[in-house]
Amino acid sequence: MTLPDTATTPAGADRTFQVDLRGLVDLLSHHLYSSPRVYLRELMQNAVDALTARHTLEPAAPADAFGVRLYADGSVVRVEDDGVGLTEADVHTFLATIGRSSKRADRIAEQRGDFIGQFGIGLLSCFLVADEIHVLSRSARTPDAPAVEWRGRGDGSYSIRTLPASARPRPGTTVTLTPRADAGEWTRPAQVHALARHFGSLLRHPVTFDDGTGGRGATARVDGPGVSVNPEPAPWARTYPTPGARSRALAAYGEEVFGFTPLATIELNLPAVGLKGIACVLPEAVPAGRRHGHRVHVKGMLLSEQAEEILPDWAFFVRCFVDAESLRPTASRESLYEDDTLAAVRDALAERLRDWIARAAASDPDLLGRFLQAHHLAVKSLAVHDDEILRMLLPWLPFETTDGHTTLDEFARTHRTVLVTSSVEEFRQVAAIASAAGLGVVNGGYTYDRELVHRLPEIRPEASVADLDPATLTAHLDPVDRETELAAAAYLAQARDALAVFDCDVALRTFQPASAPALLVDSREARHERTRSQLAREQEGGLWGDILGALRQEAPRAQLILNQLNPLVRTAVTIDEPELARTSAEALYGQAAMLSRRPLRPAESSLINRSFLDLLAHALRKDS
Ligand SMILES: Nc1ncnc2c1ncn2[C@@H]1O[C@H](COP(=O)(O)OP(=O)(O)OP(=O)(O)O)[C@@H](O)[C@H]1O
Repeated sequence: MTLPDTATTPAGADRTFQVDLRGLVDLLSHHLYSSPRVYLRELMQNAVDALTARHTLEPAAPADAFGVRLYADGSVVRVEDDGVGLTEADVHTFLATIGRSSKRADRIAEQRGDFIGQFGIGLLSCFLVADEIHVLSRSARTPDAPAVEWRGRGDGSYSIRTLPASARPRPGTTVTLTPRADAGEWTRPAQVHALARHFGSLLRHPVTFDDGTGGRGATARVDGPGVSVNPEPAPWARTYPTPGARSRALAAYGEEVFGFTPLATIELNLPAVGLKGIACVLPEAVPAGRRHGHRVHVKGMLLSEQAEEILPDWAFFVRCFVDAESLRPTASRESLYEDDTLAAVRDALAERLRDWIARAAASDPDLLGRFLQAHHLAVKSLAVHDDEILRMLLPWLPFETTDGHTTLDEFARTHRTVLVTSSVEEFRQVAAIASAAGLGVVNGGYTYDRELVHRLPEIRPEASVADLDPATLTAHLDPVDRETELAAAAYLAQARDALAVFDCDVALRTFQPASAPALLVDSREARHERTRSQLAREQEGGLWGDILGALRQEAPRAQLILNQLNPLVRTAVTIDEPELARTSAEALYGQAAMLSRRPLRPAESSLINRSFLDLLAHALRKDS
C-alpha cells in the first residue's frame, strides 16, 4: 500500500487506500498459491464462469454451443471463451478493481453458487508469469456495445480503449499473456496442454488446446481447431454395458489417478450437493492416522489433489476422487472452505463408507476378509466410537492372543474368560506361561485393542472379559504342595529381602515350560508407582518429595515367580549359605527381567553385573 499524496488532499478529508500491486502479487505468489502454474487454472475458471453466465443469459442454447479455446505457441498463452463478455463499464468495475467480482454482485446473488470464482483476485495470478495481461472482450448482454481492449500491468497501471465491433465479431473474451523469460517452465505449449488437462479434464463445457502447429506439434491429434482437453465425461457419468464393466472401469480410472490397484471402489453420490465420485480402497495397510489427500473437483475444475477435509480421520483406508457443485473453495482455490456444507458432506461420505463396510460384512465375506486384513486398524478406530460397526465387525477383527493371531469370536469360543493385558510388554511376559497354564490372553497393548476386547460381552453375552494383572496370573498357576513350600520358606524369605529394593515379591509355583526358571510379572503402572515412591523417599522433606508423596496410590507389586518344575530352582531353594542364596535370587530376578524385554533400570543392570560376578567368584572359589 502506498500513502496518498498529502499535499493535494485537504486536511480532515476522507482518503482512499492505495494498493501496491507488486506487493500484492508477491503476497499471492508466496503465500496464497502453491505454484505459478495456477495462472492457467484461474484463466480457465474465469472462462468457464463466463460460459455459465452466458448460458443463463441464453438458456435455450445447446450445452456445447459455447466453448473455451486455449492456445500456446511458446511466445504467447491465450485463453479465449464464448462467454458473457464485458462492456467497458464492466472492465472498469470488475477487471480493473481488485477484490471486486461480478460473481458476487447483488443482481445475481442467487446464482452465486453457479460460479467457481467469487473473490475478485484470481486474474492477478497471471502476474506470476507475465508482466502484462491483455484482454479483448465483447459483451453478450449488450450486443451493440463495442469491443473493449484492456491492458493491465504488474506495476498497477492499466489502459483501456474501445475497438470497432469487427475487432471481435462475436461475444466473449480473449485473455493473452506474453510470458516473462523466467516463466517458460509454466508456459511452454506442452506444459500448458498438460496443465489444461490436469485442471480441466472434468469440465463440462468444450475446451480445446492448440499449440499453433496445426496438429504437427507435440500435442499430436487435432480435431478441428485444437485437441480436446476434456474429450470424455467423468468416468462415473459414462454409460457402461454391465455393472461389472462399470466397476472395472472405475477401478481402472482409480488406478490411473492414484497409482494403485484399488482393493475395491465405492461409488459416491450425494445429490443434495451435486457430488459424484469414487472412493478407492487402498490395497495395503497404511500407518494409522496418516491422512490421505483426496482429489476434489468443484464444478469440474480441479481444486485440490490433497484435500483432507472431505473425510473423517478414520477413513484413512480410502482415497477419493470427487466432483461437487456446492463446495466452496478458499481464495487460494487449493482447499475447501470449512462451512456447514463441508461438514455435512463429510458426514454423508462417512456414512457411505460405513454402509459399504456393512454390506461387505453381510454379503461378501471374501471381500471383507481382504479388507480387514489390510485395514483392521482403521476399522478398530471406527468401532471404538461406532456401536453399529462394533456390533457388525468386532467378532471378525484380528487380535494377538495366546492362540496366535485370531479373531475374537474364535478366541472366545475356546476361552470362557478372555484375559487382556494392558501393555504389549505384559503380554510378552506372560504369553508363553499363561498359554501353558491354559489361560486365554489377548494382547491389549495396541491402540484400541484393550477397549475393544472389553466390549466383547456386549455382542457375545456369554463371554466374560477380565484384565490380567500379576495377581490373576499367579492365582492361575499351580501352587506347590505344603512340604515343598515349607522347605523353600527360608530361601524365599532371603530372596524377598534381597529383592525388596525393587518392591518385588517372590513366590514359588509350578508352571510350564519347565525350562523357564522364573517369571517376572510386573505392570507398567506398578513400575511407575515404584519409581515415584522411591523418588518421594529420596526427596523427603522437600517440596517435590511432598508432591510425590501426596500422589501415593496402591499399585500391585512386581512378582518373581520361581518355577518349582525347573531343576535349577529346585537346587536354589535348598541353598543354606545366605550370601549365595541372595546372589542366586538376584541372578534369577535379573534373568527374568531381561527375558521380559522391557528396558532395564540402572539399578537392575548393576544387579545383573554384580550377581554374575559374584556367581563367577563363587564358582571359582569352589573349584580352587
Ligand atoms: N473471461 C472472462 N469473461 C468475462 N468476465 C471476466 C473474465 N475474466 C474475468 N472476468 C471478470 O473479472 C472479474 C475479476 O476476475 P478474477 O478472476 O480476478 O476474480 P473472480 O473470478 O471474480 O473471483 P476469484 O478471485 O475467486 O477468481 C470477474 O468477476 C469477472 O467479472
